[in-house]
Amino acid sequence: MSDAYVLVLYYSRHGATAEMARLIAEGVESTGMEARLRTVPPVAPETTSALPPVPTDGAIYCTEADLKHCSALILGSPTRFGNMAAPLKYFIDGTSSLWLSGSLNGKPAAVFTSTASLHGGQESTLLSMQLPLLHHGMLLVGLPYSESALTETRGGGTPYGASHHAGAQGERRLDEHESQLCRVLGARVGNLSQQLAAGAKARG
Ligand SMILES: Cc1cc2nc3c(=O)[nH]c(=O)nc-3n(C[C@H](O)[C@H](O)[C@H](O)COP(=O)(O)O)c2cc1C
Repeated sequence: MSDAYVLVLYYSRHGATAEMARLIAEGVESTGMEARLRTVPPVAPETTSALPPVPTDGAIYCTEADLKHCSALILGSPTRFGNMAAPLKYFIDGTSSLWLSGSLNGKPAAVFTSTASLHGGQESTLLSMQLPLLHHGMLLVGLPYSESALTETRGGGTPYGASHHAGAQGERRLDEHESQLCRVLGARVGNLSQQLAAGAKARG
């Protein structure tokens, strides 16, 4: 039995990005890989009270070990002013030791986001999340136009990663195309992770 897993790491305030993470995890697991869902705590300008070490619901907080030992990483954030949310950036800014050790170098990675407005910065947020992953030496995985959902979508979905148009009040649920592209992204990362592992094993 393999202990290999794909880490699906996200921040979500109102649940849309969390829902994408669950669909992406389904896609990963459709390939036979384990998907581990993890989140990061919010950040505050001033700490007034300690957070519980485990969130009251949803995914548990990501540890450095979760990140260090993953076979691949899929990173998700709501769009905040066309960029990733501060809690995720704060977590990533704490990964210098993994950068120094090269722990993520050569591992597949992909990104996803949710926005309130249709043209409110999905692509820029996805690209902003890819930058630190490239610094870590990760191998970026996107979505190909052979997926018909990419051209048929009336909501989210980009070649840079999965995305969702949630609406001004978060009223818009993930539609069929957006959901399909989440699952495909997870499956592409799951398959590539296994192919890389098989290649490494064959080379001894
Ligand atoms: C501070 C802040 C900035 C935001 N900036 C944008 C933005 O630039 N473009 C956009 O479309 N939505 C923006 N939003 C809306 C969120 O991206 C959107 O509601 C998202 O679906 C929330 O995801 P969640 O349900 O996972 O928290 C912003 C929200 C907040 C709180």
